[in-house]
Amino acid sequence: MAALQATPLKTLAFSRRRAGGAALRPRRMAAFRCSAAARSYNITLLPGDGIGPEVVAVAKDVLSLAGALEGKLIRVELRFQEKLMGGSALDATGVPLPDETLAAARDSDAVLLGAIGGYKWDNNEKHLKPETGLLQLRAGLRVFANLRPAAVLPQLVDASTLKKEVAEGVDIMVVRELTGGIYFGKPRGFGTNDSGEETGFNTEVYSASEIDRITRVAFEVARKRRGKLCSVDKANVLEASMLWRRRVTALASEFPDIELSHMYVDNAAMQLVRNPKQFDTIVTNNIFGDILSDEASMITGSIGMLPSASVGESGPGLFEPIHGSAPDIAGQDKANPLATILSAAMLLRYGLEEENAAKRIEAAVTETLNQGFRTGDIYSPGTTLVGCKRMGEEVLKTVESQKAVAAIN
Ligand SMILES: NC(=O)c1ccc[n+]([C@@H]2O[C@H](COP(=O)([O-])OP(=O)(O)OC[C@H]3O[C@@H](n4cnc5c(N)ncnc54)[C@H](O)[C@@H]3O)[C@@H](O)[C@H]2O)c1
Ligand SMILES: CC(C)[C@H](C(=O)O)[C@@H](O)C(=O)O
Ligand SMILES: [Mg+2]
Repeated sequence: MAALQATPLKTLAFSRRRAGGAALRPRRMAAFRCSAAARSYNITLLPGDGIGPEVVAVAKDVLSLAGALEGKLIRVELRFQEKLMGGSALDATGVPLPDETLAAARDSDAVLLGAIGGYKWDNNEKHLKPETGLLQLRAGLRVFANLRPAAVLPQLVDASTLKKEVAEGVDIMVVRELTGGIYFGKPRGFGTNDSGEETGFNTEVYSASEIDRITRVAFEVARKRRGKLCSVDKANVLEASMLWRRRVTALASEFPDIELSHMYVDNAAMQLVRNPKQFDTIVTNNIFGDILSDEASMITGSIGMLPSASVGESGPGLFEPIHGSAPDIAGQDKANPLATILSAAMLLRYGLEEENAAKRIEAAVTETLNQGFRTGDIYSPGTTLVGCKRMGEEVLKTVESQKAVAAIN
């Protein structure tokens, strides 16, 4: 059985094609159809820093195999090119997002990113931070809608820090606005106040159209799930949130079948650990989405399990685990690669519309967990502790096996 298919990866059931509207339309039907027997795509890999290269190497192998096994008659051929990004790009070229990397990403059918950042670059000036490169990449690809599914898998319910009865069955989709808000707002910088004291400042700013487009995506996502949308804001204090709430409320009339609610972000943070099952789809701004998705990840057992898909109105999507470069475990073969492997599945589904290959990966992850393999972050007594590479090998084996194929049929 394919437990992952009960997760948002399945229940989301939201593809750009099915969405139909202007939002999330693939760039050039994503595929370069070279023959009846093979659909061929160019994928840009951005391994990045820390555990990024470890998890991307594993996910790349899984992606290739899942594509190659597409069927007797049809094969999905994935061509990979690897580019520098983040701290590794800074060291090699002096900038966190080289022009060549952005151009390659823009020109491909989809982009798979590991993670960026690390102690070495923590004190760099803003424009020389790996994180700045990531924001430039998201803005450069115009991927304004970031889908972050957080579902508790039955196999991992013991890995959750919440009580079993609270965690069991949780299935949330956080729709995070990704290219606006305080991350990008101006003015920002450092200054001096009237007392001559140093200040640092950022601006939370949203335009009505930015709010409308992410809200429409979220309503569509909710429609393909359980029909409930909770908009999270801080409209009791922040003007940007007051506008956010007004626009979301106004758009609700276009989606009468969706049950819309609003919640302040501080309450949402509390409710997520009190009773996470009350949530279906959450839509929120850039910074609240960043924080709430990390919080939601822990309900599922580990941040090492959570994939994400970032998409825009056109152009390639960006697919990345929600975790960072985990410098504390980098280079030790301890990272959980499943978030990146599941991001690869999202890449196939939302980036390339290769649903079968996506399902094959998800089924293989489920099967590998059923077989009891666990990295340290999701380990519980009675299961088999493995490292990043071995976990990848086990997933590969199940991708190949009849079991995984059967599970998707
Ligand atoms: N999208 C990204 O590339 C991204 C996201 C978040 C943080 N970062 C950057 O990563 C660096 C480290 O940030 P942080 O420590 O706050 O967050 P982090 O997500 O890297 O790590 C937080 C904790 O989770 C653990 N963890 C994360 N991913 C894991 C995995 N796959 N398997 C097992 N354990 C995992 C880490 O070991 C650590 O204990 C910073 O430079 C930060 O800016 C990058
Ligand atoms: C590294 C950082 C810029 C990034 C963000 O805040 O978006 C990260 O935390 C994430 O969740 O992808
Ligand atoms: Mg984050």
